[in-house]
Amino acid sequence: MEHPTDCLNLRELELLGRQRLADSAHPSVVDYYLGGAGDERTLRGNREAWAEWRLRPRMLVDITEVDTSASVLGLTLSSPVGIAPSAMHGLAHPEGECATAAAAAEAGSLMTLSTLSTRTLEDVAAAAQGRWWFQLYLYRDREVSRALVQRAEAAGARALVLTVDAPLVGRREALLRRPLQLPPDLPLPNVGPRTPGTESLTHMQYFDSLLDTALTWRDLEWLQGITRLPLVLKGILTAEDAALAREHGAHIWVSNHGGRQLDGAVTAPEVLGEVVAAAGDREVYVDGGVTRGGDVLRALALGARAVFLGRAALWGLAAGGQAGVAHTLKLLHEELALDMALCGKTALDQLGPDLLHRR
Ligand SMILES: Cc1cc2nc3c(=O)[nH]c(=O)nc-3n(C[C@H](O)[C@H](O)[C@H](O)COP(=O)(O)O)c2cc1C
Ligand SMILES: CCCCC(=O)C(=O)O
Repeated sequence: MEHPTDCLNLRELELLGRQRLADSAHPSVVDYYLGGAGDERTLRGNREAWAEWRLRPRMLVDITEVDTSASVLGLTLSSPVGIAPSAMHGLAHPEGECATAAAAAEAGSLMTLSTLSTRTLEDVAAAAQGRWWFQLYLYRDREVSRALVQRAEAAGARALVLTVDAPLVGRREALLRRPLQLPPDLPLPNVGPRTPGTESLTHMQYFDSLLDTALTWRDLEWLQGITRLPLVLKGILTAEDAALAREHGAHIWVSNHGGRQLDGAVTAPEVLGEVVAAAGDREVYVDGGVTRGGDVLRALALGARAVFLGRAALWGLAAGGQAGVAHTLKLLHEELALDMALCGKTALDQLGPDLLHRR
């Protein structure tokens, strides 16, 4: 395979992306993208968990017109699939986050821009044409975070996604053995230059040192006080925390961070039901291990409003820049529409627990 559009599925795009990355980047970059924490039990669990649910298709339904369109915080998406925040897209492709955002915009999707971006948020905003959210890692230095949030709002972000599962970076053993090497000229405009005394830290240790380990529910008020953007909490895995998110007026993103944080954490399909039940009128999104349209179908049947792609988008980006990400989104869209039709479903509001059989 030479070109991303030759790939028939996301697995083939991953192989092409990995090959391109192995040719162009330091081997630690592939480790960084692929890896999980500890024994990688949760990482493996994410890949297997969706398949635990089998589908109960209904027959003799007119499926001539299948509508996959979804709405998240009032924005219409062509498919209920967005792009999860991931750090440093410039490692995968020279255009970095701008290529990802342009693909999302063109597909009628949605890009979540990581704090650890390699392009400025104004550049990404221009490429995203309004189809973007900003992911925040809250820094110890609140004034730096305040400035980022206010710039994101001014540049047209539609929501603020606060990542709550990474007060410390998980134990990613591949990177302990072979630390992540970044090209010396890789821009990290939201990180700024290294502060004196941190020269001996690896990049991951340095990012870790910037994050606020004292972040609690009480700080949400501060955040809500500096922006009018809706708040989404990314990394919720229990009904208890979903109820707290709801009390604090936040929306809920179910995630175990792609198995990169707490090894042994539950997987999203295992907990979506309890989270959705506790979420009330709050929107619920999900990520982790989504590689097929059927996974999207299952997530929506379990009550999520949309799914987000972490590594899958990165592999698409590495495989072919904007065209690679576009192909990733197109494949999932086509698979979802076909699976819906074969299940006798013509719109997303018809997807519910009656579609699922637990193995
Ligand atoms: C290389 C990489 C970098 C990531 N960087 C971030 C980040 O900067 N902020 C964040 O909230 N999540 C980050 N994540 C987690 C993703 O947003 C997402 O939760 C996870 O990748 C979903 O699992 P999946 O890769 O199986 O789709 C990162 C994930 C990967 C693989
Ligand atoms: C400080 C965390 C680094 C970015 C990240 O979220 C990841 O690599 O998963």
